Amino acid sequence: MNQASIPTDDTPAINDDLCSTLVEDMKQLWESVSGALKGLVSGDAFSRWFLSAELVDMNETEAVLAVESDMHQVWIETNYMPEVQTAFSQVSEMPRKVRVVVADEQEVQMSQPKAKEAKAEVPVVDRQPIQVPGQGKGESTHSGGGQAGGQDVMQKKLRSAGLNPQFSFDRFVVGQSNEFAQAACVAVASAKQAVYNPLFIHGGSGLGKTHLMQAIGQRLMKENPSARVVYLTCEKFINEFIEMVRKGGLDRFRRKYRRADILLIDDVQFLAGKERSQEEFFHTFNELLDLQSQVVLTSDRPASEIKNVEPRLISRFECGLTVELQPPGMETRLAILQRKMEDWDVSLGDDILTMLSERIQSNVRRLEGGLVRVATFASLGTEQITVERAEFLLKDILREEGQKRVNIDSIQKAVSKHFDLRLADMTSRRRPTNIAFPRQIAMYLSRKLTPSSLVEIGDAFGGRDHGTVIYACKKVKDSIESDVHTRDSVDMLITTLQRK
Ligand SMILES: Nc1ncnc2c1ncn2[C@@H]1O[C@H](COP(=O)(O)OP(=O)(O)OP(=O)(O)O)[C@@H](O)[C@H]1O
Repeated sequence: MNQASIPTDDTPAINDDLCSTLVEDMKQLWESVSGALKGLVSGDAFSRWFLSAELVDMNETEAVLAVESDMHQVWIETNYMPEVQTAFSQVSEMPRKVRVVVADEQEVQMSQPKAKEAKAEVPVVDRQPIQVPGQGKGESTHSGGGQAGGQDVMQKKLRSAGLNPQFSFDRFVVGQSNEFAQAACVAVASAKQAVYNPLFIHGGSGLGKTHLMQAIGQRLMKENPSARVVYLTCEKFINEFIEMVRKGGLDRFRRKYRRADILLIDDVQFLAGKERSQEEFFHTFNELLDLQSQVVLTSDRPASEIKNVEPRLISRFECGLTVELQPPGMETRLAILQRKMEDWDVSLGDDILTMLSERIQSNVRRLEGGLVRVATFASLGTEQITVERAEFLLKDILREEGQKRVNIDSIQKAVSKHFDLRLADMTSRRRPTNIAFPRQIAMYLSRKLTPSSLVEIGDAFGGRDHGTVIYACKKVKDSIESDVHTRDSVDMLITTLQRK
């Protein structure tokens, strides 16, 4: 390809034409997608959640939908992604992953190539009462330039660097599952020069990898406004690299990434199988390390388990410090919920918080989604929110979580082991108290920790009717309140089951 003939940022007229064509294409595509979506969701849901949405960015692999508020973003992500995805695939032959972002954040990120002009046009954001952090991951390059004024200005700068202002260290709840990772991130953010290079953060989905990584960038930008902080997802890095190879502009690409003071790259497992991007990444990485610039990487698995990535790159990933994020324990989950309620200015009863943290264990993003859903329902004020109502609202989330972890089988095994009974006693008709009460505890736990219905639980306990299950649950609940031994046993069983 003849690079000299490729339009660059220095050819504004051509770029403007391309831009307006793209905007028009996106408008038309969104109209068609909206039409398809109307057939997939109720009219009420469409006008409440999608009427003001716009398609604001698009490439071969991804379409970006901008919505009016954090609440719209979380609600659509939690409830309507399959329908949105289906609507897109019904009207477009090219399968694209759909990403939902909040309009004001996207406005800034979209304008990256012309960041200076765009920044001037973006209004300072007025936050809504429920401020749920945006979850979009985008690209960013920021060189502070020392103009930080008030908090709004800093927020705007963070957003323009693709950093979510909510992803700060002080909003990150620390517990046993994440204290080492958090301490390493704080150390990297506070160091005068690169330490633990690279810092490699891994862990399952929704456990706070992006949050911690962005917190490093955020602290650095606040403490050193002239630091060049570059945050982006690995997917973006790859897409941009491919585009630059195709269109020309590799020099610009390299200047952008190889001159960073700190390069934060999210989800490096996406490099798997992308040989040319790995090569580029390898050289970017080496140059940054030579210049003693800090590199921070996240991945959903340990470096050694990333398949189809060159061994030399894997060994680079492992040559600094590796930290792991584990799913948070019960106490940390409760603390996270309490923290989020404060941040979003919402309030729910302790019984609901306990239910959420007992039953959503594997993923903090999902825990947040559950909280938002219940809090939104509560804020409508049409009905008193009870634990039963909340469980109903969260049925899909709870089912997924339940399937993942605790099931009736594992409860029966744990209870019989705890009380030194035979597993067969869980389903037998024998009634001595030393057998009947543990069996009732197992039914209570099945109700509490699994999404199974009363009938399903009754069936699993030797074909008992649902009235027997209700009676068992009530009896155990009363006993927990009045008898410390029962309370201890139940607590211990919950902890054991959730640890599995
Ligand atoms: N310890 C924590 N304290 C407060 N919020 C947390 C904590 N851990 C995770 N979160 C929140 O959970 C959500 C998901 O976190 P994040 O996006 O960082 O996850 P992730 O590990 O990068 O997930 P993925 O691999 O799916 O991208 C965010 O809103 C984040 O603020």
